[in-house]
Amino acid sequence: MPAAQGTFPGRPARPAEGAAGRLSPTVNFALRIGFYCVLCLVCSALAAVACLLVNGGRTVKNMRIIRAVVRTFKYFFGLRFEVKGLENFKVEGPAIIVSNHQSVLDMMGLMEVLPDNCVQVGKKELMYMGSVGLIIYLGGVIFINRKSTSSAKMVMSEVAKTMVAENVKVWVYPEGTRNCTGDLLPFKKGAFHLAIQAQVPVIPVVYSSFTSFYNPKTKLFTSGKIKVEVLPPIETKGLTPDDVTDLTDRCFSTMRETLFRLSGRPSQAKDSS
Ligand SMILES: CCCCCC/C=C\CCCCCCCCCC(=O)SCCNC(=O)CCNC(=O)[C@H](O)C(C)(C)COP(=O)(O)OP(=O)(O)OC[C@H]1O[C@@H](n2cnc3c(N)ncnc32)[C@H](O)[C@@H]1OP(=O)(O)O
Ligand SMILES: CCCCCCCC/C=C\CCCCCCCC(=O)OC[C@@H](O)COP(=O)(O)O
Repeated sequence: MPAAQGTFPGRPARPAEGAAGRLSPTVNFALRIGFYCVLCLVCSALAAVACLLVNGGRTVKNMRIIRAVVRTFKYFFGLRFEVKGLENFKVEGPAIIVSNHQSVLDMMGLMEVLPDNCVQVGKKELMYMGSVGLIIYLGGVIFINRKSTSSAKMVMSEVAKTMVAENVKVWVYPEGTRNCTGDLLPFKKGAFHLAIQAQVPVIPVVYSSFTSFYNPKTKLFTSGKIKVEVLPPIETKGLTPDDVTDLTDRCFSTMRETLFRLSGRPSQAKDSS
């Protein structure tokens, strides 16, 4: 059952609550994020055992188990997803999926739509998050060192070869970091180099802004609805490295327009605010 707005599920009143029995926003935020972390750590440990028993080691097949577990998380936080365009994932063979990245909560949105045979690109620091690192490793996530452009590029070039050979889709957050401002950061070009090197389509996925229900700066975290749209694939057959910038810009403006539309913000695609 979804958590009531502004309260923590099933917890008795404590002194930090005001006369009205409501938690202060800071305490409420900390409890809900803390609960999310504990949920992730505990479920990762259990799912890791299941992954090892069922699939025996690091493989993209484990993503099915991870997806099934993470899809239950939304009920604890009163989050609802409204998904459109899932048919756009049904392309023959591999593809690069690019999406906006707002928060650690994105993992719920990711798993809500994740197609089969799809791994994500993540920063290598994620490996050190205890059982969460282990489950991410077992799921086949590709780790890059963001402090070293040359090694990140080398890993991505390797991925361009293996994703075609193994028929795997790759999910990249082209902003390269979390950004919860309701807008997009400029895109890094790795995902688009990868798509052109492998000659596979780019499928943009856009999540509406979380700012109405989640804002770490103002300690806001209530229940809410997230609109998700999978956009039509953008073909890259015949494109060369010279086309990377154009492809990046095209994806960026399509996704920014979609983000504003889904978030009910007046279209200001040319405005950088
Ligand atoms: C069961 C319960 C479990 C519960 C918990 C778990 C829940 C779910 C588990 C599974 C989910 C796991 C998901 C993990 C998600 C993780 C999210 C992240 O970590 S996001 C952060 C990491 N990702 C990225 O950074 C990706 C985007 N970044 C890029 O693509 C970058 O371009 C780069 C990393 C490849 C390089 O970045 P940087 O060093 O900053 O350099 P740039 O300025 O971007 O590029 C420099 C020039 O190089 C050119 N370039 C880039 N890539 C290539 C390439 N492959 N080939 C050739 N050239 C390349 C680029 O164009 C630049 O040149 P310029 O002349 O300026 O154009
Ligand atoms: C023994 C060590 C224990 C460590 C405990 C850590 C507890 C964390 C537990 C659960 C958190 C769940 C997170 C799920 C995966 C989150 C992926 C994510 O969103 O990473 C952020 C990354 O994309 C961008 O990083 P930055 O915005 O650049 O930073």
